[in-house]
Formats: sequence, C-alpha cells, structure tokens
Amino acid sequence: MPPPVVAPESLSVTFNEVGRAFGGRTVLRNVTMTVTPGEVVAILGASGCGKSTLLRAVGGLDSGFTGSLLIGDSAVTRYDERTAVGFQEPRLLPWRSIRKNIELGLPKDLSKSEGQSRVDELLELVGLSDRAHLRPREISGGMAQRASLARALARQPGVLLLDEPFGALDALTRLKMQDLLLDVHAKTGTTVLLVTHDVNEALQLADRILLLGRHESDPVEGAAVKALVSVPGTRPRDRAATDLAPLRAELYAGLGVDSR
Ligand SMILES: Nc1ncnc2c1ncn2[C@@H]1O[C@H](COP(=O)(O)OP(=O)(O)OP(=O)(O)O)[C@@H](O)[C@H]1O
Repeated sequence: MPPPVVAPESLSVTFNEVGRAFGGRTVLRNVTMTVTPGEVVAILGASGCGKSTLLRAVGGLDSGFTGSLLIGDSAVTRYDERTAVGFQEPRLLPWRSIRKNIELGLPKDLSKSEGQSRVDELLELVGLSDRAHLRPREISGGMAQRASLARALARQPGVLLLDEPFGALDALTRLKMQDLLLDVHAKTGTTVLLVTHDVNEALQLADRILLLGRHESDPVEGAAVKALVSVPGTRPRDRAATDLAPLRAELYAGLGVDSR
C-alpha cells in the first residue's frame, strides 16, 4: 500500500459561544460545539444565516467575533496556517498553469524538491496529472475546482474549510466532486468543515450536520445552532438508500422547506 498522499495532523475545532454582529445587527449567536479531529461536519442553513461568517472566523479571516474559537488547543490566529479554505469559485490565477496554481498553496518552508513531489502527489490525487501544464481557461469548471482543492491541500491543513465548494457545478460533476472529496478525506484524514445549502450533499458527506437558523419562538435576532445531528451509517453512503429519509425530512423542516 502506498504511503498516505498527505498526512496532516488533523485538528479539532472548538466553538465556545461564538457570535458575530455587523453594525449592531446580530447575525450569529451562541454557537457552541466541538468538531473532533478527522471529522467531517456540514454546516447547513438558509441563505444569509451566517454559514460563511462562521467559516471565515475559523480560518482567521475575521477577527470580529465574540466568544472563543480554538483549533487544537490554541486560539485561531489571523490567516491561520493550520487551516486552508476552498471557495465556490476556484479562484485560480488565469496566467499560471494548473501546476503553478497548486504550488501557490505550498508552505513557504518546504524545499523545492519536496514541494514538487507534493504537487505531483496532489495532481495524482485529484486526477489532473495530465492537465498540469494547462491554464485554467483550458480546463472544465469541475477540473478547476479539483485544482482549487489540491491547492488547499498543499498546505496539509489540519482543518480544511470548504465554502459551498461544489455550488457552481452541474449536478453530475457535483456528485463526482463529492466522491472525490470522500476519497481525499479517506486518504488524508483531515478535519473538514463544509458549508452547503444542499441537504443531500450534507447527508452524503458528513459525520455530523450543524443546522444554523432561528427558532420561530426566539425573541432575539441572529442564527444559532438549531440542530446538531449525527448522520447514521458509514461512508460512502448509498445515495439511493431510504433509511436517511426521516433525517432528510427533519433537516428540510429545519430549513423551513416542506419535503413532500
Ligand atoms: N463584512 C460584512 N459586513 C456586513 N455584513 C456582513 C458582512 N459579512 C457578512 N455580513 C452579513 O451577515 C449575514 C450572513 O452572511 P453569510 O455570508 O455568513 O451568510 P451565509 O449563510 O453564508 O449566506 P449564503 O448561503 O447566501 O452564502 C448576511 O446578512 C450578510 O449580509
């Protein structure tokens, strides 16, 4: 068996009464939970409820939150090097080849030869070895998103933060990307926080689902933890299985959608 492609030290994430307000308007409040090392947690919630805001806080991209946020045993720092972020759009530099774009994610302290062999492994992992020399406009949207995932993994993050990473892809490519992410997770063991709108994506990928939203009876503004549920069964889950139907219905109801 080949050695693991990337073997980061996967890290826990601890949210302790995390909240965020913008200009006096509370967006998020009282988020308390611990993500265990190597766990995949999907963050689900209606548009505007603060999912990206929560993810940005974990990545050290926003210092305006209240409460405390730990990665491993220590507080999140600005542009925390222990995390890497992947976005809905691949954000590749158009004038650089796919290989050079992935290189951008490498840690600065890596030697050139170590860096090159890591990029080779990542290209292999995301199935782009034969496209490495191409520029972003010469590959499909799905391939660009795979390159973006490889760039995020180049740092060997202890926590991988993905903000709607497959949201702009067509339905079939999206399913393939979900399978790729599961493959990457099985090989790297990294902790994953994944923001999504898609209940089925959350059920397919996550160990647990954090549903953010407002309880109707809440007298105060801002989204809080509406539910935190474990998804039964082991991955890869059968997409056609019916045993997740009750949980699916519960999540749709939590999002204010009638699932019938
Ligand atoms: N820098 C900012 N300044 C002011 N308001 C902000 C800022 N960042 C986010 N917000 C507001 O916070 C709320 C939550 O935004 P956020 O992007 O986290 O939601 P979301 O759940 O990720 O939404 P979507 O699913 O549509 O991406 C929104 O009302 C947004 O306008």
